[in-house]
Amino acid sequence: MRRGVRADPVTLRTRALAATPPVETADHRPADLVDLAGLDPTIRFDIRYAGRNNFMGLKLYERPAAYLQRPAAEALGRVHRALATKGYGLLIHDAYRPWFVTWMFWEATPAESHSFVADPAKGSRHNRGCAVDLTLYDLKTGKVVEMPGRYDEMSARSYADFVGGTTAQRARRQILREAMAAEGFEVLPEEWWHFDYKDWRSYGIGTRTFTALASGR
Ligand SMILES: C[C@@H](N)C(=O)N[C@H](C)C(=O)O
Ligand SMILES: [Zn+2]
Repeated sequence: MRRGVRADPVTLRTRALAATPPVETADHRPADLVDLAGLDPTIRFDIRYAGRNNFMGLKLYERPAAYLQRPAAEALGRVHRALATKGYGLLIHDAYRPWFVTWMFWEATPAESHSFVADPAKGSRHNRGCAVDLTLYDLKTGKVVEMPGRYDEMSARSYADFVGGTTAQRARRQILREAMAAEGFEVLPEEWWHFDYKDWRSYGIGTRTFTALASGR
């Protein structure tokens, strides 16, 4: 969904970058973020937050990249290979997300839609490199499949158990959900496209930008 924030984007970003992530006391594994582009050449990407075609209407990432912690990335590769036997491939919209972007989402989203964005006071599982937003494409046609709702649509159509839509749309949503669950990814009840990897508690909230990740910082 393309919308656009009401706040001034430059001010919003400046405030987000100046904000402080929550302090965490638990011990975490060191981050080991893997670029998903290297996983399998047939995984496709449409990284919406690296352009303006997203619910904020803003370019939030410096480059169209997707990273996950290594065990989650390897599990996602297995999901993709399993789906190929059913005629589908994965198309990824988002994975690791720096914390300041979660702060911007929360600030710009009206309170009545806050169930569709993570509270920065807790951090998103995307910030931990353990959540992925994705859908399916048809291996024969190359086309992205229709699901019961659109990516980042803030409505009941996004609910993982929404009973509307067509039988074929619900069946494809179920194929995605089952393939992901088989490798340790749990669907978010509010969003059919969002999956949390089982070990997300083992990783801390990340603040690294995509520029820093590219240069190994
Ligand atoms: C904003 C949406 N794509 C998303 O990822 N929502 C969840 C709740 C999150 O922000 O972690
Ligand atoms: Zn998500």
